[in-house]
Amino acid sequence: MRVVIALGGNAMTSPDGSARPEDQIAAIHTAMAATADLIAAGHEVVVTHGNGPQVGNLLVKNELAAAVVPPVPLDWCGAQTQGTIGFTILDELEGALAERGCATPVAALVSRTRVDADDQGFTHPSKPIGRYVSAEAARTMIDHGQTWEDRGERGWRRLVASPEPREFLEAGTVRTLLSQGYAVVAAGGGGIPVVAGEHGRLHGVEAVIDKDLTACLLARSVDADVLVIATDVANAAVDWGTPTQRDLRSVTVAEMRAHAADGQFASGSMGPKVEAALRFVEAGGPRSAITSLDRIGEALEGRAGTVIANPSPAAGSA
Ligand SMILES: Nc1ncnc2c1ncn2[C@@H]1O[C@H](COP(=O)(O)OP(=O)(O)O)[C@@H](O)[C@H]1O
Ligand SMILES: NC(=O)OP(=O)(O)O
Repeated sequence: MRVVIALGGNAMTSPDGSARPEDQIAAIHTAMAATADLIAAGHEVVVTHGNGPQVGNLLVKNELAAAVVPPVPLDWCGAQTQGTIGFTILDELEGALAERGCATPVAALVSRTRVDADDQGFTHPSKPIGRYVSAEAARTMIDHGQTWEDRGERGWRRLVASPEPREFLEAGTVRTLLSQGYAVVAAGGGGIPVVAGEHGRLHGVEAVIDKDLTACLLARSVDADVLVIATDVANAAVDWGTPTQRDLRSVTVAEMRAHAADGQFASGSMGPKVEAALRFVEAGGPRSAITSLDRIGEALEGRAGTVIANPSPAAGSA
């Protein structure tokens, strides 16, 4: 099977979201063991990943150092996270494949995603990034013009612009690499956001795209058989966090759309995962799954996770 795996921030760093290098390496080590199992089993794999904690930390470093060295824009910070996370994935995935006696080569692509310049996401920040802080600390930053949101028991988190991904621009390169037998890392952090300017020339814009929504575009553009969204819970659930919580297993598009319309999936966390899983199947993709890292293999076969299957997948294309 051709599989696109989207690794969430939870699979990329420690639960406290602080993104220390040693925590990121340890988390990626675990995620790449699961990924290598799939590749060794003969699946064609494209890995994409989040960057919320990392890009938020880079932004803070830029702001704190602005008086000393020139700050770089948010799209540059996003590009830098693709580099550091991409090289760590290369190291860990190559190592895990070697342990399994698997010679599949791995490539990591700097990747761009086209967005619309007039997307309302630019005027209504919605993407949580970086560390969690107290309400008091958030209030100080709000007074300095930043947007922060109460994210519940973990604290407050900064919000930045997050336009809708329109086109994954490295799709042709990913397809070529897959056809040559590569496992590919692409569209990290949702892709570096770019808009078409004068004469169609592309340039970066300051935003962070939701990686689950871009993962859907990526999966469609490479005709994936399955889009797997890996996070820290085994299933999406209804009545999340209440005594009547119920894990969703095999669900239809209509059922999942109804649950989403009912407000069952929190924005900025489970909401975009469900939206991406739905969009992939609605566009003709055979199957999407939301699950935890340790269940990806079972989820591919529809035996674990929240699985949305297409009763009549489009032949040869998603
Ligand atoms: N309906 C729901 N079912 C399951 N998890 C939910 C639901 N609503 C919100 N969540 C939260 O979504 C989290 C996963 O989203 P997020 O933390 O953004 O993941 P990641 O960083 O892996 O992309 C879960 O840990 C859970 O706390
Ligand atoms: N870009 C993005 O969606 O990152 P996270 O998954 O880490 O929030």
